[in-house]
Amino acid sequence: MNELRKILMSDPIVSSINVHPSQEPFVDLVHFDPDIVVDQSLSNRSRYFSFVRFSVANKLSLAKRFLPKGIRFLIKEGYRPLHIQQRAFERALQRVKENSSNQDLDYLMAEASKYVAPPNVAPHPTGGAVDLTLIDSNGIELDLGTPFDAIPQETDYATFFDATNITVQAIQNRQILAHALQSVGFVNYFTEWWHWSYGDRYWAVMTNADQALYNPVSEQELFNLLQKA
Ligand SMILES: C[C@@H](N)C(=O)N[C@H](C)C(=O)O
Ligand SMILES: [Zn+2]
Repeated sequence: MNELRKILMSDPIVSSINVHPSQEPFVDLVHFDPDIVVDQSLSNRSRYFSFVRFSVANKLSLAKRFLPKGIRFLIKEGYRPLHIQQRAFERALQRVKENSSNQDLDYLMAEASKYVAPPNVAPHPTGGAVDLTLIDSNGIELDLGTPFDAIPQETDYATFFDATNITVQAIQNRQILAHALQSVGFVNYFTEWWHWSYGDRYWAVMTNADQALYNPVSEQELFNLLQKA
């Protein structure tokens, strides 16, 4: 893993990034590359949950070449509609509010954004983000230190990419994941080992890009982009 810059999604530097919106099409990871496996467990969130921008899918295909033999990516979620992001963020905010003596709104927003991105900067609704883990040749998930989508505050922050309160094997597996994905230009959100993105505002901050490439799109807009492709 490259040196970690620890910037939260709620940091004003993320919302200050301009987007030069691309009309890049979306593709379905279910059909993109036979070596990339999609877990259907979050398919109830959107009929497009396994869709991402074309460049994201292409980068995943390139990244698989950096994995050890027999190890594959298991995709958990790509596109997420804005209304689901909104609801998830409200719940996360409510949870930290109930569990904190500090009721300052900036503090609560920062704590909530360790688990869910504020909707105005959220990567998943842009099609630039992907949540994923690793599986072996039998399709069994590798030990990455915590279950996928565990809440940081409920795991003693073991979800943080550079956590040390996990096994040596899990640390090594995180390095395998990071090596493959960073080699093709993805950036990680440091609070969640499974969250990687390209082209969104967070990616622009972390790579010092002048601007982000992808705006959030509604399911209808995503559908329209599929018709044009
Ligand atoms: C909720 C979690 N799976 C997630 O996706 N978090 C990131 C930060 C997000 O909301 O984009
Ligand atoms: Zn994510």
